[in-house]
Amino acid sequence: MTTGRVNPTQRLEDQGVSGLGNVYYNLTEPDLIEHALSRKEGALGQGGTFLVTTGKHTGRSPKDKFVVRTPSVEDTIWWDNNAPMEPAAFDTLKADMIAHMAGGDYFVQDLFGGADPSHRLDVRVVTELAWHGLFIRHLLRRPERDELEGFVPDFTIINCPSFKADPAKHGCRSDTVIAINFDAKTILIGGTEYAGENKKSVFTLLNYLLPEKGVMPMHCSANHAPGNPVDTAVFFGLSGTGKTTLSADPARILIGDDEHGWSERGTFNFEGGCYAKTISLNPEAEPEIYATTKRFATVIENMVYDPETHELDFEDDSLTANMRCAYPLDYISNASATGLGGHPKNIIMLTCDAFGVLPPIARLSPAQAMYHFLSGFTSKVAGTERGVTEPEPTFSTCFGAPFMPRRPEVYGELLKQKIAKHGATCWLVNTGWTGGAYGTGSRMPIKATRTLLSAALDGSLAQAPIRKDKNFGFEVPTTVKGVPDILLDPRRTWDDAAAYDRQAAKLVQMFSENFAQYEGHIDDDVRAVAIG
Ligand SMILES: Nc1ncnc2c1ncn2[C@@H]1O[C@H](COP(=O)(O)OP(=O)(O)O)[C@@H](O)[C@H]1O
Ligand SMILES: C=C(OP(=O)(O)O)C(=O)O
Ligand SMILES: [Mn+2]
Repeated sequence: MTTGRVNPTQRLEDQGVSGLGNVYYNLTEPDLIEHALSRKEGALGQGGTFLVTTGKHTGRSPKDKFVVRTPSVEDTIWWDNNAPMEPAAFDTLKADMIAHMAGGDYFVQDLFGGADPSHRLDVRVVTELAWHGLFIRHLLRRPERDELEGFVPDFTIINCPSFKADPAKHGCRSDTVIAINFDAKTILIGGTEYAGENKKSVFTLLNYLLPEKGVMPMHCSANHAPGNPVDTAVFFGLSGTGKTTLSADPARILIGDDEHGWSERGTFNFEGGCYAKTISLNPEAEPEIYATTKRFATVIENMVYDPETHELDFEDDSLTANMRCAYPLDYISNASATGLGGHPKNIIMLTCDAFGVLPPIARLSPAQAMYHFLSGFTSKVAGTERGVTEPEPTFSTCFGAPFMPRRPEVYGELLKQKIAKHGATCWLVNTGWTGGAYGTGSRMPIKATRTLLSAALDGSLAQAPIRKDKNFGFEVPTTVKGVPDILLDPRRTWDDAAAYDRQAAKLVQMFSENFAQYEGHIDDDVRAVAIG
C-alpha cells in the first residue's frame, strides 16, 4: 500500500526498490508522530515533543563512512580522508539491504538541501524509523505540498538501522555502514539509529558538488544583523565548538546553525532546522533553544526523563553527553524566513582548545585565516563521535574533516578568493578552556564569548588596544568592555605561568607538525604566517 503525496513517476518501485510493505510518502509531523508512537519507537514528551533513544550509537561513526570508488570520482575524492568502497561491494550492500527491507513499512520524505534554488539539491530520504522521517523533515527544507507531485530526487538516502552490514561481503569495517555512491546518486545507511548521520550525509554530498559551481560549502552557523542581511557573520567550527549556541543570538537573525554555502550571491543555509546539544542547557543562558524542548514535534534524542512527569533531565548524561534536540528553524523566534544572508562581513573560526592556551578572541589576517582554516585545530568533545569520552585535541581541516570529500586546498582556495573579493574580517575564538588545560582550568564562560563576539560584529573590537601574540602571531585585544582584562591573556589565567609556556610550546609544535602536510599546496603568504 502507498499513502501520501508523491510524484507518480517517482515511486520507490520506479527507483528499483520494491517488495516493501506500506510506503508512506511525505507524511506531515502529526502523522509521523502517530506512526512513531504506534510502532513504539519512542514516547510523547511535554508539549508534544517526541522522545527517543538510539541504542548503541549516540554519535556519528566516522570510521564506518565510505565513498564508493567509481571512475567519475576516482581523481577528485581525497582518499586519505575518505575510506573507499568498491562498486561491486556497494551493489551487494544495496541488494542485501533492499532484500532485508522486504515486507517492512517505510517512510519517504522528499526535501530540499539548500535555501538558494539555483544551488539546491533535491533529496529523497527513505527511513525505516518514522521518527527519522520526522527528524530529517525538521532538518532539511520542506517543499510546498503542491511541489511534491513534481519532485524528482537528485539523490536518495536509504536509512535502515535494523540492517547489519557484513564486512566480508560489503567491504566495510563493522555492521554499521554509511556508503556514499556519487554515480548511483545513492547513500545507504545501516546499523545506526543516531539521527545525525542523515543530515551530515546531505552535507557531505553538497561539500562534494558545490565547489564545482564555485560555491564554498562551509561547516558553519550563520546570522545577520536585524533588517540588514548585508551584515552577515559565519561561525566555522567542529562539533561542540559553539556554532549552534553562539549563532542563536537574540540580537541577530539566525540564518542557520550548522551548514551553509557561499555563492556569488551571498550565503545560504543548506538546512531548514537545527540540531542542538541539550546537555546542561540553561533556560537563562539559552532561552530560545531551551523553549524548543517543549514544543510540538521537536525530536529529543537520548535524554533521560522522569517516566511519570516526562520532565527532561538536562544534567543526566548517562545515555550520552551528545544528547540533542531537533526542531525546525521557525521554532527560533528570530530566525530568517528565507535562509539567505549576504557575503560574510565577519568570519569567526571557533576552536575548543582543551589545552587552555589560545586567547578567547584573536584577529586574523587573511593569510592567518587560511592557515587556521587548513589547520582546523580544536578538540573533539565527548560523545559526538564513537569512542570520544573527554575533549581530545585534534586538527580537523576546514573545521569539518569528517564531511570533506575533496582535498582541503579545494575549500581553502575558494574561501581565500571570497575573503579577498568581499573583504571579510576574520577572527579566531576559543570556546574551550581557560585558567588551565582540561582537568584543571574551566570552560570559557559563554557570557564572555558572547560579549567578545558582539564587539567583533559591531565593529568596536577593531578599535580595542591590541598585542601581537608571541607564540601564534595573531592580534589579541587587551581591553574589552564587559570582559575582565585577565581573561584576554590566557597566560595570566594560569596559576603557573611557566606551565602555560610549556603547554603553549607544545601546541606550537603540534601546529607545526600538522601543517607540514600542506607544504607544496600553499601560497607564500600563508607559509609566512605558519606557526612554529
Ligand atoms: N564559551 C562557550 N561558547 C560556546 N559554547 C559553550 C561555551 N562554553 C560552554 N559551551 C557549551 O558547549 C556546547 C557547544 O555546543 P554547540 O553549540 O551545539 O556546538 P556545535 O553546534 O558547534 O556542535 C554547548 O553545550 C554550550 O552550552
Ligand atoms: C550533528 C553533528 O554536528 P554538530 O555537532 O556540529 O551540530 C554531528 O557532529 O554529529
Ligand atoms: Mn550544532
